[in-house]
Amino acid sequence: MTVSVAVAGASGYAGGEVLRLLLAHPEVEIGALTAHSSVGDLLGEHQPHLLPLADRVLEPTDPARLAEHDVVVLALPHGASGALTAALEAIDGPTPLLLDCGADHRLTDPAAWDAFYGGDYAGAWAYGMPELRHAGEPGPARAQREILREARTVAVPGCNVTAVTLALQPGVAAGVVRADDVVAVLANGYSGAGKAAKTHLLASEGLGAAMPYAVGGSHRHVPEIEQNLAVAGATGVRLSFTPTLVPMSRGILATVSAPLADASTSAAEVRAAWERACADEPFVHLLPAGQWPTTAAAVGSNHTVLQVALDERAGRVVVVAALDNLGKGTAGAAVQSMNLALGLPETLGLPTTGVAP
Ligand SMILES: NC(=O)C1=CN([C@@H]2O[C@H](COP(=O)(O)OP(=O)(O)OC[C@H]3O[C@@H](n4cnc5c(N)ncnc54)[C@H](OP(=O)(O)O)[C@@H]3O)[C@@H](O)[C@H]2O)C=CC1
Ligand SMILES: CC(=O)N[C@@H](CCC(=O)OP(=O)(O)O)C(=O)O
Repeated sequence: MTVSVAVAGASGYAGGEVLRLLLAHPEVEIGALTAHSSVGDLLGEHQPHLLPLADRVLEPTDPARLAEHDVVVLALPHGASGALTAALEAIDGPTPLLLDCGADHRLTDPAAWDAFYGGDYAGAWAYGMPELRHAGEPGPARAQREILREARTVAVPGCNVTAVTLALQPGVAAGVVRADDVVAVLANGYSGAGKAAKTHLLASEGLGAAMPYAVGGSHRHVPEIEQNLAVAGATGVRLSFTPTLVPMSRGILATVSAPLADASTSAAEVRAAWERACADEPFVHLLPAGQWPTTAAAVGSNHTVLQVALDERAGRVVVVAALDNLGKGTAGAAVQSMNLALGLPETLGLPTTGVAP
């Protein structure tokens, strides 16, 4: 099987990483590469690391052109994909498999969209986190990967959301932690903010400094994390979420804590819950006891690397998660979801090793 894949937003960071992964994917032929302000430029001017595609010309983001493909990956700013995908779906003929790396189709609650994004609500698509488990439904817990196998439209999760959800889900699903007092503090690389120039992201200000942002519960990923934890079986979710920019280009290190549901739970029982949840996951890796995740261990790979500990004095479980915001945090999740929706092996073409030092 060879599938043709178009990438919209090919000049951006997320689009560039999608292309890097697709170049190594054995079943993919890369089709149209589209952009916005850089239409007409060569891809090599914007993505110098993607040498095999350096001579490709960036095309306008035209729904009819995108519709010529088997798969379309959208890596556009928030709010840009809703109208575009509506136009794409209205075109006669089979609609391509659509994967949206932006936020437009992630939230199932229109009120949450209004509160944190605003503008037209585009509806919710199949959520592109194969590891998410639906605990709240009758019958055995269903993994999101089963839903993705049937999906034709996929909303790729936010990168911070992936780190916090994969960190805490094992404890929520096992009933080991309560989710009514979750605290997440993250160190974030600059590429998470995208390529568009932002004054607070000047190298002269960011190099050598750590800078918190979206403090006080205003970050757009709060409702998405709450949504995921509720799917995993949590009730009454309350989350304090604080990201911090640190001088690295890629990577997220999330430190997430939550109170023990039962104060008598031992450290061994806590660890056992995470071991069970991670055992069969190809891209969620629990380190041996005593080792701690670093962003360097995850950058370049599709892994989320975890460690869990019990803080007995505080009565809280502490989980540290590291991932590559552009890898498992975006492009890797898009390709993993694409594989499932196309009936391919879930792990096909996805890197399992990082880049170090
Ligand atoms: N960076 C990250 O770590 C993550 C990003 N995402 C999401 O992925 C999406 C892309 O992010 P990122 O790559 O970082 O952003 P960038 O700013 O790096 O890239 C944005 C891309 O979208 C194109 N574009 C801008 N406006 C329009 C428009 N109106 N119509 C069509 N194309 C447009 C740009 O083209 P041009 O350059 O020609 O103007 C560029 O190719 C966002 O929704 C982001 O939230 C999700 C998870 C993590
Ligand atoms: C450093 C930085 O600014 N990171 C971004 C990550 C964006 C992301 O994950 O994607 P979506 O915007 O598609 O949700 C942030 O925290 O908002």
